[in-house]
Amino acid sequence: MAATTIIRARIAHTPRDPFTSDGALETFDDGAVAFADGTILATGPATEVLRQHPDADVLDRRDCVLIPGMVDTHVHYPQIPVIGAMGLELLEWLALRTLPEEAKMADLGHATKAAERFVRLLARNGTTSALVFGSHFPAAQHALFEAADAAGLRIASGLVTSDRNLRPELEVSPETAYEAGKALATRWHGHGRLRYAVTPRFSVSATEAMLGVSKTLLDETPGALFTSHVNESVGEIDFVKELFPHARDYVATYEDAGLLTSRSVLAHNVHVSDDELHRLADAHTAVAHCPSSNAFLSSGIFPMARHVEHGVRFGMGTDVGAGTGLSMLKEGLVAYHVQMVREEGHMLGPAHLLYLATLAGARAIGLDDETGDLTPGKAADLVLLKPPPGGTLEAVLEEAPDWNAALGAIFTLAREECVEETRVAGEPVYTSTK
Ligand SMILES: O=c1[nH]c(=O)c2nc[nH]c2[nH]1
Ligand SMILES: [Zn+2]
Repeated sequence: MAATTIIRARIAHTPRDPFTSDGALETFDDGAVAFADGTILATGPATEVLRQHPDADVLDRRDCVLIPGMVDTHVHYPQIPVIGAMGLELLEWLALRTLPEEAKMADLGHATKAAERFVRLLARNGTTSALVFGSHFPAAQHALFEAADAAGLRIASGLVTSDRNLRPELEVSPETAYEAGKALATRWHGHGRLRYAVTPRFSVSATEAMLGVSKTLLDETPGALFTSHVNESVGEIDFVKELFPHARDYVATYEDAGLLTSRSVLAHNVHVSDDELHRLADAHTAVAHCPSSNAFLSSGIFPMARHVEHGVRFGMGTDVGAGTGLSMLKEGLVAYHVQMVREEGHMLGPAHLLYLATLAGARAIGLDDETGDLTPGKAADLVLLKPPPGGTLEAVLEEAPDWNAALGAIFTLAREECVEETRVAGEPVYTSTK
């Protein structure tokens, strides 16, 4: 029998949805998670878990807060170098800063380094699962899958495809996109913890023919995801109207191609009509809410309450490089900020932020049977958070009267330097050397 490991720590997770149920947050001041063969056997008060598993190896991490591995539902692998490119709105930001950077991925040496760095940084930020917007270049996309496979993270990703309105070196014909995507999906979909995500960049850069081959590849790849962007900025939406004069709205450009499915994840959805929300809910399509990106590019404020009212599923995405970093903790804080300043914003608390950073994301990308909370039977995907000694977070946590205060402080102050260890299926994928 496989050896059982117990990690003893302060534990918080959200096995239920705080948007729809009370008591979603479950916490243990002196808690423990027991796991073997990568699967959680028990989560609860330390005394109980220790009694149930007397022969386990015990790691005493009572100096840490343990939460589930975090889930980033929208992040661009080639865009780490453009984080912080200020003063631009979406279409100019793409043209002036981001697409030239993405063109560099034609160089396989550059791409391999970027891929390795990207997955290392995800783990260092406590992200164990992600839906990753890939590269336009097949070899660079292959490099990402190789790096993710070696790192052990749960990654869904795919070749980004476009056949108009970008730059010539990032455009291919629908036939070429299909062939290259098919080869990558055949090689990587279902390999280890990897899945394929069919990824036309957005309707601005995809003809109906490109969306058509995307649908073919999605149908031919059972369990694959579909991802793209939607309703992000006013300028982008106007452009889509010109490009698809017969479409009812932006959502319809994907809908008409058969791409609104329960395996579809559309990023942003800031400027969305009620009619579009109804159709997204009916199709069980998920949205990746990317608050720091929406603020950074002046795109607008996500209508969270309307998504909740319409029953549209959403998780959070850092959307690096328009987003301001890979920390899902920081993304949670920005989600909170923007809802606070929106007139009809959704009031959020620490339980909502923890849910959005973990189980909501797992649900959005179809991984909630495996990860997102610490229920026995799920994988032991865990993050240990420890405030740097002598810092502000340590001071606040020392005085925190309850879990709401502690978690609120963690989302407000904790960043990658607080991640002590990240584990996927019980195995460390990042350990701090501090
Ligand atoms: O935030 C965004 N980042 C991108 O890279 C992108 N491409 C299309 N639309 C986009 N939006
Ligand atoms: Zn994006």
